Amino acid sequence: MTFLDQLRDAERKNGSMLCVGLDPEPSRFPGAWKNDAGRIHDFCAAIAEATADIAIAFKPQIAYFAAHRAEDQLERLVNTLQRVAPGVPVILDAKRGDIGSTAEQYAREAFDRYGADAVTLSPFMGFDSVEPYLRRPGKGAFLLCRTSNPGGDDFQAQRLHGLPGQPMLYERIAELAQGDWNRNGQLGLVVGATYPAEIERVRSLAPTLPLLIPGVGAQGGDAAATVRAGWREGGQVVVNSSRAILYASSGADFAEAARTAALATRAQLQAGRA
Ligand SMILES: O=C(O)c1cc(=O)[nH]c(=O)n1[C@@H]1O[C@H](COP(=O)(O)O)[C@@H](O)[C@H]1O
Repeated sequence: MTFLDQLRDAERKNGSMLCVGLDPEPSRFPGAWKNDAGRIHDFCAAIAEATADIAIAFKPQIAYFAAHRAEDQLERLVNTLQRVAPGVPVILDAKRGDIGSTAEQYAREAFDRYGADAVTLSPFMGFDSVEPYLRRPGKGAFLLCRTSNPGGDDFQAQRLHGLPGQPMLYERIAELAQGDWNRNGQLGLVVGATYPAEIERVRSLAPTLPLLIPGVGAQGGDAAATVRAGWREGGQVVVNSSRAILYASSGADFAEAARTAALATRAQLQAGRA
């Protein structure tokens, strides 16, 4: 089963476009787990158990593990996710991008070591830096396109004067990902929920690609507006929220509170389809 099949099935089964972002920060853990980096796996596992039937995907952010020398916990976590949420794909947020030979190693890391179903990539270094990931049948790769941060303007909103129509950089990335670069139908795009007009533009240039959309919750993006801008029949959206779900409560009820927050976000997202 390919990553895209998994996404479609998870959307149908869980009635959801919500991706639960796993950005574990020990200083925000509840009770006796606070500041205990040895509990990163357990914290994320509790969140996953509480949201397994509400999520279209889980997105662990690798820096939150590597910063605490907790890569072994990330390996265990992906196994746990597969057990507690079978069929819900795992997107490893690694934002990799390097020359082909190094990209092969990053692909091994994401898909063989961690067992992820998809990965986030920076397309800055061009097609040969993306291609090694596409040699993995069925795996997905989301290219950064129009990111959620204000500094995204610095490059992504600049016009490419040498190309017909002088597209902005993010428009060109969307065109390539929908077209020439998408050799085996494995690509998707990352677009920030903080820029609904750009989501709409990306959707018009890339009508069938899955869009990974972070920026609802802690970054203030509007969930329903995001879905209205990006979701189409045959064009999925995977809307990520991390901190607003993970840290909905800092008490013993953190998993329950995460579930409540995830349910509310899922409902707001579904409202955008009405
Ligand atoms: O690729 C990403 O996931 C990503 C792209 C982007 O443009 N903006 C963005 O916030 N992200 C990630 O999405 C998550 C957002 O977290 P919250 O703001 O807590 O919901 C973080 O893990 C970010 O690294």
